[in-house]
Parts: sequence; structure tokens; C-alpha cells
Amino acid sequence: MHPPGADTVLIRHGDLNTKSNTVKRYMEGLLVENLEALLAERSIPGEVERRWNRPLVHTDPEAVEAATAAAADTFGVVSASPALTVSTEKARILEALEETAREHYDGGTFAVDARRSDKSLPYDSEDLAREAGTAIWETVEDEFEPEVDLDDPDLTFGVEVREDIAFVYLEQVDGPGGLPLGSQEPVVALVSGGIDSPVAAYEMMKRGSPVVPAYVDLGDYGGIDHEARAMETVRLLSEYAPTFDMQVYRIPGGETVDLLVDEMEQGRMLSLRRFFYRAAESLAERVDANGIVTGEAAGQKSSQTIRNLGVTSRATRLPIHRPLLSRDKQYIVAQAREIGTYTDSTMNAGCNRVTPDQVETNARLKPLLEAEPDDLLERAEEAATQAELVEP
Ligand SMILES: Nc1ncnc2c1ncn2[C@@H]1O[C@H](COP(=O)(O)OP(=O)(O)OP(=O)(O)O)[C@@H](O)[C@H]1O
Repeated sequence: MHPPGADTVLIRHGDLNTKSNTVKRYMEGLLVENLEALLAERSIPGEVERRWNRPLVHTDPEAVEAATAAAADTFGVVSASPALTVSTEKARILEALEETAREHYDGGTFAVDARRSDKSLPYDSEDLAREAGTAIWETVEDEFEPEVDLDDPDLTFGVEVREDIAFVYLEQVDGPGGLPLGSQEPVVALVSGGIDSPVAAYEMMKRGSPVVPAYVDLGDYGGIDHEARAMETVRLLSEYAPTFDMQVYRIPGGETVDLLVDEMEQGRMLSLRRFFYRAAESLAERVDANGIVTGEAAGQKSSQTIRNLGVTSRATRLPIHRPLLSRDKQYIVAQAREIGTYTDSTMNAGCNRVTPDQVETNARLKPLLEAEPDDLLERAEEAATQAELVEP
């Protein structure tokens, strides 16, 4: 919902404001580039203006909602509003609010949220809010019985006045927040296509790290649907990252899984994780990535007890980022729905279970190393060199 004639998207960011001016300028530049690419990818007309603190998209009134949605999908953006721009003259702002009220107010409670960034203006935000409230009231009182509710209004009229321009809007669409993609170093994302790993990869992207997706082909224990699920979730993630190539490295792991199933019982799942991590490390060296991200959460599975995570993590020198470590499943499912990966992640992948009847929850490194194939980690390194790039 937007004021009549709105042709601008007002963008707010959050964590960029914790940076020095130099870093903030650099990050705002990245945010703008990413948003420009997203608009182009979605064929939405619009020019992004790189404005200190408040980047703007100038677009057509017909495209303003689509441009707002694109901004709200851009990492670093906290919220975006389709807005009408007017001069900072108070009379003009009130007129724009009256036009907006005529178009959109249809009874119920309302409030005005007025902000002013330039202290040299001849009015302050309280004056403006009060006069705006009166103007809106008088516009609609003949037809409705308007009521002001500052705590939980049905409709909020937003006004933001900056040094040279004012914005009038009705909606603040939430963005992902975080930092612009590309502002941190890349990491290898181990993506199985289950519910968790795409969400974990997204969380790292949200903090600015591009991801290099890696899928371990589990041979007979995985299968075409298992791989298809992983690929589709990466394809969905790539829609948030139009400036990055998100082809998937498919690492061959079928023979190793067969070997682990034949030779190991209890610790098999842990050695398989060790294989994943070492393969991801080798791949990271190859592509110049600086860490590994997985969808593991403390205690969610036997391989994810705190002790087991401690033991398996020893297979790599790289940091393993686990953004979901402290998250409940309910949160992760909600997040998967929000970013759009849930449906594909829950597709029946028909894979064979590698999990043994008796699982290890309390592993120790030494006995695990004695039980697993001596060449497990060399196999992982070799598998990484054989990884193929696949278009998701
Ligand atoms: N075949 C695979 N290829 C790449 N990474 C994998 C694979 N299987 C598991 N992983 C990684 O190991 C983590 C823990 O494995 P787990 O067995 O819990 O995965 P899952 O339940 O199949 O999928 P998810 O964790 O995505 O819900 C995953 O979150 C993912 O990062």
C-alpha cells in the first residue's frame, strides 16, 4: 500500500550505522550495487540513488511495489517503504498526507509517525505529527468517525523529512537486515538440501559472506532426488545474490559412504562429517574461501551433540560456522518458509539411511580415529579435487 503517485522506495539499513564513515560509505555502495543487480534480474525499472543513510530507488508508480519487494530482499536492508517524495515545505507535506488519507483511509484508528533529520527546519517532528494528525482528521471526518491510536493503529501515516526532501509513506516492509553481500569473505556452504543447511547458508549471506555451495554426492545413499533437492534450494538462494556465481561443487562421496557403512558401526556418522569438513576445507583452499558453514544445531541430532561437534570439528583447520547452533527447529522451519526454501527442502528425497542402529552421542577422538578408515581424510581431499561444478 502506498500514497497515490508514489514513485520512490525509501530504504533503511541498520548495522551499517555501527561502522566508521569510511566503512559505511563502502558498504552503502555495495548495497546499492546489489540492489541494482536485483532490480535488473527481476526486470524492474528503477535507478538507485546512493544517498548517505537512506539509499533511494527512483522508479515508476506502477513498479514501486515490486521495487520495494526487491529492496526488502537485499541483504543489509532493514526495511523499505514505497513513498511519495515532496518538498520539505510543511504545507506540501500536509497536502500529500491529505491526498493519501483520501485514497487509503477507510475507517478505524490511525497514527502519524513523523521524523525529521534536519534540525534547521522551521518545525519539529512533534509539530509536524500534530498538524498532520489534524489535517488527516479533517480530510476524512465527513465520511468516517476517525480515531487516533498511537499504540496500535490500523493505519500509520509515515513522514520522514530530510535536509532537502520529504517522504510520505504508509508501509515499512521488513528486509533481512545484516550487511551487504560481499562485505565479508566467502565461505564454503555444505548444502544437503534439508531444511537446515540452506537456512544456515542464507544466514551467512545475510552477514555479508558470499557462499560457495558444496554438495556431497552420497552415491546409493543419496540419489537423484536428494541431489535435485540440494540444487533447487541453492537455486532459490542464488536469487538473493545476483552479483555472485552460485554454481554448486558436487563432491563425489559415494565410495566413502559405502566404505563407512561396511566398516564402521557406531561412529560412522561422525566420520562422515569429518569427511565432509575435510573435503570442504580442500575446496575452500581451491576457491579461496575462509570458512565452512553447516546447518548443524546443538543437540538436534546425535552427530550434533556438543561433544560430537567438538570431535568432528577436529578434521579441519578452518572455522566451521554454525549460525543455527542455538536455534530451535521451529525457528529454522519458520525461517526456511520466509526465505522460500522450505517446500523444496521437505521434498521426499528417497535416500537410504546411513545412520546405524546404535548411534554415538558421546564420541572421543582417539577411538574414533582408530575405528575409521586410515585414509578417510586423504579420500576427502582427493574427492574435493574431483568436485565438478554443476549449475543449480
Ligand atoms: N550430502 C551432503 N552434502 C553437503 N553437506 C551435507 C550433506 N549432508 C549433510 N551435510 C551438512 O552437514 C550438516 C548436518 O548434516 P545432517 O545429516 O543433519 O543434514 P540433513 O538433515 O540431511 O540436512 P539439513 O541439516 O540441511 O537439514 C548439514 O546441515 C549440512 O551442512
